[in-house]
Amino acid sequence: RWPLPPKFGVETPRLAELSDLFDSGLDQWGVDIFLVDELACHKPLCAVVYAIFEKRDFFNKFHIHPSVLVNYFSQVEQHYKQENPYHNAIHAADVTQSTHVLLNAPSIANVFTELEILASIFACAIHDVNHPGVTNQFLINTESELAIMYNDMSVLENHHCAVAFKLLQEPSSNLFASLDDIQRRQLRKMVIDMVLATDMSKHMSLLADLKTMVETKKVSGGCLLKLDNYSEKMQIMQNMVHCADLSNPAKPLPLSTHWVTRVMEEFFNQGDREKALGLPVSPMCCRETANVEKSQVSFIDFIVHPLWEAWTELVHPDAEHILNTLEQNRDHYCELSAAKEAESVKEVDEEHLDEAERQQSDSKR
Ligand SMILES: CC1(C)CC(=O)N(CC(=O)N2CCC(N3N=C(c4ccc(OC(F)F)c(OC(F)F)c4)[C@H]4CC=CC[C@H]4C3=O)CC2)C(=O)C1
Ligand SMILES: [Mg+2]
Ligand SMILES: [Zn+2]
Repeated sequence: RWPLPPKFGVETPRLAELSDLFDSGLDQWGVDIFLVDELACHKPLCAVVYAIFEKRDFFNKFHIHPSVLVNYFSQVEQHYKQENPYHNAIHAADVTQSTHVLLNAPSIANVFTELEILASIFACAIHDVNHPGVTNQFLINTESELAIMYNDMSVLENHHCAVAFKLLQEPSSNLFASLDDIQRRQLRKMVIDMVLATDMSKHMSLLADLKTMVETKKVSGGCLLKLDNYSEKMQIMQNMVHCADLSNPAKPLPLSTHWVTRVMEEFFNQGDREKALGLPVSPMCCRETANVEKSQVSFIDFIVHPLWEAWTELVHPDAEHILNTLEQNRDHYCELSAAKEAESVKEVDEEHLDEAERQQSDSKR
């Protein structure tokens, strides 16, 4: 009925390079998502989602016309603010592709239904849509319209879901038109459960549940879980998407440092606004005093490593290389932080030396 859209849904003079990059890298942990952004003429989300749907044969499995997918994800991509240094469509493409790789782990093959896989990929693609580039705490502290709308509860994550499902109501974008009512309702619930779980305030409870599950898995003789009930399955899907959302430090170092630069710029912009508003500046948001390397080491030690350690155990041995990369990157930031520390101590010593010499020469006069 509709004409076929351009390949991957993007008009690009570099289609051959993009196609080659997907052939070699779509299933790889650490594909250069910034190169995808370049080759896809800054529509990385459309390109990545199209490529994954094709790879997983979702167009046929769920009777989705490629042009409907392109209509919908072009709208979603436009609703990611490209002025955000971090929470933009490249991050959404990155989290989506990362989850696509995690889903390929042999130890969780046949655990999820096709609908659950579709819901996971979709949830990642829309999980930060229309992000304003500030945290929930900022929206709450400034009594923003969004905080009022969502009563200070997972304000951003509720907004991302609402925007994504509102865009689905556009007739030319109705991605799930061919699903039956039960499937559509199940998918909607799964997507909401996963996106709301990307709120960092849920991190500790999510991780605690994952650790419990890993413990019981160990008891049941190491084979992966029978996972008969919804809540156990959803716990794994929520942790998988959360792992992907926290995967920057576990990617090859050049990608990781690129993400650190971007997230710190976004945090510093927020700190500038908090300062201008006379609000307390949030952790890691003050561009004058923040220690980027130290923050990265703490973020990895307190948050990212414990999560990836639990995930690696759950899907043992499929994620060993990811945990190794995370540990190598952590040591890199630690060395950088120590070198920076030594450098600043040296400067202080030199200042003391200069001061002492000045005083000495003064006393001679
Ligand atoms: C300051 C400490 C000593 C003590 C402490 O409490 N925390 C946690 C903390 O302060 N948090 C928790 C995470 C929040 N957060 N942070 C993100 C993020 C992403 C990429 C990052 O770098 C790189 F990988 F690109 C990164 O680096 C970090 F060092 F800034 C942070 C997002 C994660 C998911 C959703 C939205 C973003 C979100 O909610 C921010 C507040 C510490 O980290 C150490
Ligand atoms: Mg988010
Ligand atoms: Zn995110």
